[in-house]
Amino acid sequence: MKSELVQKAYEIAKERYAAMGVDTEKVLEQMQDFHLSLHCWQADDVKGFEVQAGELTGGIQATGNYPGAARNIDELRADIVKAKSYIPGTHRLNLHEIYGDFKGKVVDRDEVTPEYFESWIEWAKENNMKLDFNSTSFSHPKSGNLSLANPDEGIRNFWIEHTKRCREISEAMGKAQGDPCIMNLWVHDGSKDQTVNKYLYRSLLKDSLDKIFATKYDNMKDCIESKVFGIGLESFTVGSNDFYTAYAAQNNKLITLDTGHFHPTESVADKVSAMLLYVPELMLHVSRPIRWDSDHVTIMDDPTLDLFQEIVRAGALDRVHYGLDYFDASINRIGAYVIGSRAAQKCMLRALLEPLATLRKYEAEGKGFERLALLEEEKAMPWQAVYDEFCLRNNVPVGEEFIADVEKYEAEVTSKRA
Ligand SMILES: C[C@H](O)[C@H](O)[C@@H](O)C(=O)CO
Ligand SMILES: [Mn+2]
Repeated sequence: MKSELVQKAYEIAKERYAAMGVDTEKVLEQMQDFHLSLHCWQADDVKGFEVQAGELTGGIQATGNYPGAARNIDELRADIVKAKSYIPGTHRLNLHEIYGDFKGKVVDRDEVTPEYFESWIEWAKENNMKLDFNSTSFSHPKSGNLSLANPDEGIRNFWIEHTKRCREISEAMGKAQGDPCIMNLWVHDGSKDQTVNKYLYRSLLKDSLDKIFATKYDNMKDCIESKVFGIGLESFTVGSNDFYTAYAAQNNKLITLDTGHFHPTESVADKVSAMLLYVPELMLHVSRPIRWDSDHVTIMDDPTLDLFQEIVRAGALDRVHYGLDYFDASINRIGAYVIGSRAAQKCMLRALLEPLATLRKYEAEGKGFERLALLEEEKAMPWQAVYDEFCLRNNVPVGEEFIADVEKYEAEVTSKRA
């Protein structure tokens, strides 16, 4: 797109927003400081690089068989570099433990050490990315239906050991990058059918978490992620929202809000202002649930916009970490990263462009009509011109230009993968 056209449209948008009391230059600065954590697992349908890798379990599914998934660490790294070249700003990479650089060695989950992530730390530095991390309790012979909440002490201890080691790896990453590594803990533990022993499973999970978190670290932050249900685990989830919210509040841990992990009519956005009064920070897993936790590619939809607006309205921009979490195997995977990341950025941009001072003035004066009218009008304001300018200033394609580029990479690279 012609840069003069983009700039012209931006100048007009800037004036329109200024008339509403919104400074678009300040917003563009804030956008530059808004870092997404790209989830490595979109590139290969959550397979990872374990030599002994099994099939995907744990109640999650990557559906579709679009060709071109990354088959090894080099391909995955190349795909991330490609995807990020279409996303304005600087971003982080969120790794799962199964994506270690195992160099052909069988390394079981209770044997993993920071050594297997050294090349990732180097690579991230070279590519101006910071790393976040996740323990991996699924896709393993000991996963079953219960890991950290398993009544079998041997299995429970295996997963406790794994998760402790993942915290050690996160600490090494955080130290090397001079910025805390955010480590997420999600376990699928649950039951397909009715259980009569919920209290036991939850007390075992609590006890496992206490053991895992006993070591204090300075360069990593722990977050815990709840879920409503998994496939094959429909009746009961040990790590429910109530369980983890209470645990995080009592133990000063971060909560991960995955937008696919709640009842379909439940507002995730509404949780932000409630939780931030009791927990230090939040991690997001921005996703798009269709009927269930289907992990469709994030788009600029109302739930995502509401979520980012609630963060901005709470003045909590720097108390939230912005991870993405979807894995669509039915479309071009690099395209999926770009669509989801740019959609999340557009939601954040629109949230930052809100004429909050005027809206709050109306609210304080009891002017309900005026508040609603302005909320409606802001939807049609020229935020797109501001996003285009953001792309232009960051030297990434403006508008739909990236589609042809992604197609080219597919033709030249990903389509050649068997
Ligand atoms: C692969 C991720 O860790 C996983 O998606 C988890 O975060 C989740 O959301 C499970 O439903
Ligand atoms: Mn998630």
